[in-house]
Amino acid sequence: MALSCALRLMRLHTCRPVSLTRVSLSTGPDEDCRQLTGKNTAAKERWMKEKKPRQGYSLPGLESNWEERLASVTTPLWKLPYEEQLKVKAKSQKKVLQRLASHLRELGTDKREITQSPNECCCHLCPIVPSPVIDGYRNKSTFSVNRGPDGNLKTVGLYVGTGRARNIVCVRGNHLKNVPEKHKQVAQCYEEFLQQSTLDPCLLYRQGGHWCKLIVRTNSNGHTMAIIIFHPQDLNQEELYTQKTLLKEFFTHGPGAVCTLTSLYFQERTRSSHQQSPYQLLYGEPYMFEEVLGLKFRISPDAFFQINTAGAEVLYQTIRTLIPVAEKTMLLDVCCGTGAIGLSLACQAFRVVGIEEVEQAVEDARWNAALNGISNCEFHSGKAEKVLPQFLKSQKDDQPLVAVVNPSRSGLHYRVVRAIRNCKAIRTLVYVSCKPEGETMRNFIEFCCPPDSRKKLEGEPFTPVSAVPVDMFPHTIHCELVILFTR
Ligand SMILES: C[S@@+](CC[C@H](N)C(=O)[O-])C[C@H]1O[C@@H](n2cnc3c(N)ncnc32)[C@H](O)[C@@H]1O
Repeated sequence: MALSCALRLMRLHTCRPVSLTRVSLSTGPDEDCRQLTGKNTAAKERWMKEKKPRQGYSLPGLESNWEERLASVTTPLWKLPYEEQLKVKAKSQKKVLQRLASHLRELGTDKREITQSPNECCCHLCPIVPSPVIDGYRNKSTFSVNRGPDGNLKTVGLYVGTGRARNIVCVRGNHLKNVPEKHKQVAQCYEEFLQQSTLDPCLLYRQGGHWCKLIVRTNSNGHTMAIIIFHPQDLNQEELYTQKTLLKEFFTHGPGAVCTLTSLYFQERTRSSHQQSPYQLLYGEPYMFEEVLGLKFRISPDAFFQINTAGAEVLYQTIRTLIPVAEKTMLLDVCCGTGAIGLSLACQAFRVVGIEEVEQAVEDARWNAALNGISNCEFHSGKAEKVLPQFLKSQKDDQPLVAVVNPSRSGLHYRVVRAIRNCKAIRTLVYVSCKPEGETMRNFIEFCCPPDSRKKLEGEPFTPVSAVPVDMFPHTIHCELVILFTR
């Protein structure tokens, strides 16, 4: 049915021009949207089976509709002028602070008159700080390989739909405003490589196939690192070697050479973490280098770095302005990545202690301290929930401490919250979050609630003092929120 429909449309298209609107009304990109965004999973699956176009047939208007859908999933604000985007984000950050105020009122910890009204925020909300770069700001993009809108199983792009609903379509990201041209070029070349490859893509690990994700990282000098994630399945070492050689050949002397990659990595992903599946350098420089606030940073392929480099400068400056300067202050940088926050604040602290679970990132952080001639920073590797309580136990109570925490979206482990809360020397806490809901909101509440011996939250509660939203992700709904708490 889908095929005959496609052929009918193709015939129409070749006889006389067909407007995209007409096509979308008759075959249904709009209808597709309605069906796929509905709650009926069975209907969605049926739709996927019936309407999935066969490989080689491309419906006029279909591609652009999928692109539109991808843009609305990944960059839902892309049609708004940037000023309007900022208003949307400022409003949503205000809601976060209103919600926190409401929780604090319920807990009876907020005694100030100002937060007695339901629309008041828990603290002063500063104007949102815009990103210095609005388009193509990402320094890292992750592309998947899966069935495209035209049925091509080796499409390199981003997902529309979900694995759970089994309605994934992989759409090329060439139109996405936040992705730089270089990343798009590498994705396009990788797709060309896959078309030539005799091996299948890996759509689901258990179903076999090999070619999986592509990660592209770039720096401000235009250096480009590509990381190919590959499932070996049951290939032997010789066969693996052949694939790595083909890949290297393609990107050094073949059509992929146009990407002028600075480095090419390959990961045989049998398990999820880097420790178990190391990144293998196929050629080029092992690290990326970046400069932020006049400091140089070495970045390993699997180390975190803020995805908007110019935005990171603004973020770190914001944190710097919130932190009281005192010569004797020791600064804790919890979830420090390559050490960027701690190193950028080292000049205003007596000592900086960073904690990070990714070993390579910790090595980078140590290296970065030396690279920048900074000698008052130390970095500890391990999970913060394990390392921080032990470290704080070893400290004297009269040493003033400032903690900056910048965890992943899932927030801080409760042991980290408890350790900070129960350490009397920590009077200032800066929480940096790109997802200040869910677990992060729970963290805020646990920092500010009255002492609770049942939860072992015994120290004096913190109070939010001021908050600054920093837009690091134009066109998306996300935003970093920096909150200063004191007690
Ligand atoms: C949002 S990034 C922030 C990195 C750094 N502050 C920066 O600005 O570049 C979060 C970091 O927390 C690390 N992380 C996640 N869970 C952790 C844990 N339980 N213990 C220590 N580090 C963790 C991640 O590896 C990542 O480097």
